[in-house]
Parts: sequence; structure tokens; C-alpha cells
Amino acid sequence: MLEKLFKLKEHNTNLKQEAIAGLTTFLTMAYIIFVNPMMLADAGMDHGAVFVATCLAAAVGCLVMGLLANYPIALAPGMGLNAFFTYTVVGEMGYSWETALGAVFMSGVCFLILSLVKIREWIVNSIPMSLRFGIAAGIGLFLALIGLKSAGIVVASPATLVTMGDITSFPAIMAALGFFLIIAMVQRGLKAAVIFSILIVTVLGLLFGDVQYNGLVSLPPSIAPTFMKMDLSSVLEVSMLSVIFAFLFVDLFDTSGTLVAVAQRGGLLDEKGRLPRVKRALTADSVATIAGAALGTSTTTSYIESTAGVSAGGRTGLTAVIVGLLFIAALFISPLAGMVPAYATAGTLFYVAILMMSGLVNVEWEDLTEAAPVVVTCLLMPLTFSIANAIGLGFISYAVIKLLTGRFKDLNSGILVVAALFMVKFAYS
Ligand SMILES: Nc1ncnc2[nH]cnc12
Repeated sequence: MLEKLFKLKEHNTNLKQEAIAGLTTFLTMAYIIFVNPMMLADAGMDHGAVFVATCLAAAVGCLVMGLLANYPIALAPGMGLNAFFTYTVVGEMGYSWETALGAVFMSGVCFLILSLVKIREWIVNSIPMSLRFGIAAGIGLFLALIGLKSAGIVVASPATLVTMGDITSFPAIMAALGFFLIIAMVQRGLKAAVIFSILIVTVLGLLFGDVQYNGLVSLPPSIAPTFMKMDLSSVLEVSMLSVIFAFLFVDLFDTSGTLVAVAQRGGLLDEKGRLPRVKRALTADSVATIAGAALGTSTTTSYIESTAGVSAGGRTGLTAVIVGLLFIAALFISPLAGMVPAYATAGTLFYVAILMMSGLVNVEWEDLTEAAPVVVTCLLMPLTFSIANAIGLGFISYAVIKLLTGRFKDLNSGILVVAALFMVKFAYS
């Protein structure tokens, strides 16, 4: 049956190889079951319910991806997208988390429709490559700032906006230790580096009396506080359109970049560099976002960490299905998830920042008309504490700079439309 479902022989793989790949990918991305509830709790959501929603949304995404698209690509609520949900939509714009969930749900529905028609490809293809790298790097910087703030390493200052906090405090030292552990373990080839680091720092917190022991395993907590709590009534208001658009927009780039990166690593692209079952992969991605919003989490997306499993030999959807089953098993470790302190995950955020910034090497730095919008996008993301605003400013600067330098051939209708839309948004909000 497995052979029929996943065509293992045709992909030159077997159950054992796929199982090892699935476990590898799971271990590299399992940090999200600790980080996501902590981040969304900042938006006022129930920690236990978000923990369950995170595991279930990831499981749904992985199972649909594996069974429908037969790709070794795992999904879970995305970093960056969760920060956008908490700190921009709820924190800065002042929407309730229920309304923000409604916007995530609608963005999932739009994404599904766009995936079934050709518009999605048109939008994605019209985004300049350099801006894609700038957006990814900016999200990395944004996550790094959140980690540094939660560990008290960077604090507010009335004179200089930000300044260094007390780096000899226990949380700061633990965060730094967690970060160094990840780097050392990853460099030494340990696949579970991130999860090990989170666990080691949590145990140290316990030993130093900073964390209270709540047990390790139990039945999952109730999902009732977030299940089907999304508010779809205010989603049709005009002001919400920009929020839905922002979720859609960020997810669009995130997913496209991730799918191509994972597929390249796994040799899954056809001779023209296309992903053969891209429509099914995108469908799985949007179905997971819709299910995730109904369960109670921010946007669920394809994970770049899937490259770890692909490097370990994962070639088919069986890898993704195994990751999905492991996320269901993870439902039973909620006491452990509740114990993990913020400083234990701060190093993880900084590590993800490194991964996301690495694409900057591909920017044409000698060409100022390409480099300038990249720096605008990625630097303004942490400095304005907003992913969507920085993307908007990046598009506007790209269009203006290309127009002023007469580089019209680098522009297309997609860039001009998006830049104009953001100009209107900034002028009227
Ligand atoms: N937003 C995201 N996109 C791709 N991979 C991720 N891994 C963690 N967050 C991610």
C-alpha cells in the first residue's frame, strides 16, 4: 500500500530511509511547538490551546502535503508569520486575536483560490529576486530582535531608542548559552541541535530554580479557548483588507521561496526548473492555513527545515506523513512545552535569523538599484517592527529608484501595481 501511495521504488527510496528523513525533519522543526504558543500568548491567546493548535495544524499540513502532493515537505505555523500576527496585527494595529485569526483564515481561502488559478504565479514571478532575498533577511532580523528583547539583551532607551540591557542577568546568559550550543551542535552535524539547546537551557533554568517543574507528559490541554474562535464578521471591513493582503503576501513569498529551496535540494524539479505538482503543494499549504486558523494558530506554511530530511534521503510524501504523525505524538508533552522559558528559545530565534539572512549573498551588491531596495526592506523590518510595512517600502523604493535611473526594463506591471497599492495604503492609514 505504501508503494502504491508514495511510489517509493520509482523515487529510489524505502520505508526506513523515509522514516529517518521524517524524524530528522521533525527534530529540526519541533522547536515551533515551544516557540509558537509563547509568541501567540503575547497576543493574549491561551498557551495550552495554541500548543494543541500548533501540533494539529502541523499534522494536518504534513499529512495533506504527503498524501496529496507526495512531497517530503513538512509544514507548521511559520516563524515570522506568527511574529507578524502578534506584534503587528494585534500589538501595533490593535486588532483582537480573534479578528487576526479571521484574517489568517481569509488569507488561506484567497491563497487556495489563487493557487488554483494562474494569478499566484503571475504575482510571484513579478517580484524581483533581490526583494525576495531582502524580505527573507528582514524577517530574520525581525525574529532576532524579538529574541534579543525577550532575553533582555536589547532594551528600550529614551535617548537612543534601543540600547544594551544587563547582559550579565540570568536570562541573558542563558539565551547566549542556548545560541552558542545551537551553533556548535549544528556545525558538528547534530540534526536535533535546536531542540537539544532548548531542552538543555530549560533544564538549567530548573536547576537554578528559575523554572518550575510541571511534569513531562500528560493528556493534551483543551483546545476550546481558541477552537473556531476566529472572527469573520469584521474581516469584510475595508481596513481589514490590508491585513488579509499582508498575511497573503508574506505567505506567498515565504511558501514560494521554501518550496523551490526544498525541491532544489531534493532534486524534485523537472528539467525546466519547475515543481511538477506545484498546484497540489500550494493546495496543501493553503488547506493547512485554513485548518490552522480554525484550530487557533497563525499562518501554517511549508518549512525550510524540510531540507534537513531531504538531505537525509527523504524523497516522497511518506517523509511528510511521518513528520505529521510525530506532531500528533507531540500533543502529549504539553507540560514540558509549558515549562520552556523565553530565554530558552531566544537563541533559536537568532539562529533562524542566520538561516534567513544567508540569501543576501545572492544580491547584486555592485548594482545600487538592486542593493538599495534590499537594504531598505531588510533594515526597516526590525526598525519599524513591521514585516508588511517594510515590504511596502521595499517595493516603493525599488520602483522609484528604477524609474529615476531609467532602468525601465527591470520593472513590470506587478511591481508597479504593488508599489502603487502600498503608496495609497501609507497615504490613507
Ligand atoms: N516562515 C517560515 N518559512 C519557512 N520555513 C520556516 N521555518 C520556520 N518558519 C518558517
